Amino acid sequence: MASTSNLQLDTPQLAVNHLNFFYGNFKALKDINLTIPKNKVTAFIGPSGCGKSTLLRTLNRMFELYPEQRAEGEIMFSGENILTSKIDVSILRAKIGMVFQKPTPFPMSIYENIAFGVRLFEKLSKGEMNERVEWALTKAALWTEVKDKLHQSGNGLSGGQQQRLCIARAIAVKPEVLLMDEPCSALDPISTTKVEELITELKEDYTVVIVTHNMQQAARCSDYTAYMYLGELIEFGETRQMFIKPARQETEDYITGRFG
Ligand SMILES: Nc1ncnc2c1ncn2[C@@H]1O[C@H](COP(=O)(O)OP(=O)(O)OP(=O)(O)O)[C@@H](O)[C@H]1O
Repeated sequence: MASTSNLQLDTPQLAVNHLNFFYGNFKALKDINLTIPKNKVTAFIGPSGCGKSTLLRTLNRMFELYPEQRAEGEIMFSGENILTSKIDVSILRAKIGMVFQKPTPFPMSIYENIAFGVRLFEKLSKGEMNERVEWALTKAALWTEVKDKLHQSGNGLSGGQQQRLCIARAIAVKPEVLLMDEPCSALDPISTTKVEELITELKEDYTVVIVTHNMQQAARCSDYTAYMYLGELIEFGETRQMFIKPARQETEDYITGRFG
């Protein structure tokens, strides 16, 4: 395993212990052990089908919508194993928010896209809600572009703006962790740069976990990288270290494009 010296110093946010995941009889994750540090960006990389999205979706029990899918093991968050705790999943998903590959604004106004989720968890006055909407859109680097059209449909925004709206929506409920599944794959290079800059800024307040196919993106945005292959975690460590001198030959082959 690559040097984990800083990892040992960082505060853990999520600790994954002996995690196995099944789609019916198919075992998609095999004994995953990993500690995700707080206020850092952790990237999951690896060839298609290695289990990156499965691992990401397990971190907020997204799989629970599907009866044939199940997880075994432990994911410790705030002192509880979220796989077995009685915590309401909607509360869990407010604490561990998610941004999907394709921008998915709700079919409502820009303002309501943000306010809708906040109302489920908090009772704010009109003034407080206006402040929260502005705060979330500012954090997501979208405020100046939309402040004069808050009551227009979110679907009228460009793809890159829609993705930043989805990020604003996720952070408006003040989560602790933000999970992002290939958040730039549907975006052009300019929007990608904006979202990448945003990811780097967001880690001041949140723990960010990102799935990406783009090696440069993992190198640019993340502090830690997990390399997965066929449902196993092959290597996990500091991104800089992993990209300069990975501990495992398989990681090097993937990063340098000799494989995958
Ligand atoms: N709903 C499902 N039912 C059955 N098998 C699934 C399902 N979703 C994923 N799998 C399988 O689980 C494994 C891991 O898939 P997953 O989507 O997590 O990989 P990934 O690394 O995110 O891939 P990609 O980079 O292509 O998105 C794959 O073998 C995939 O075929």
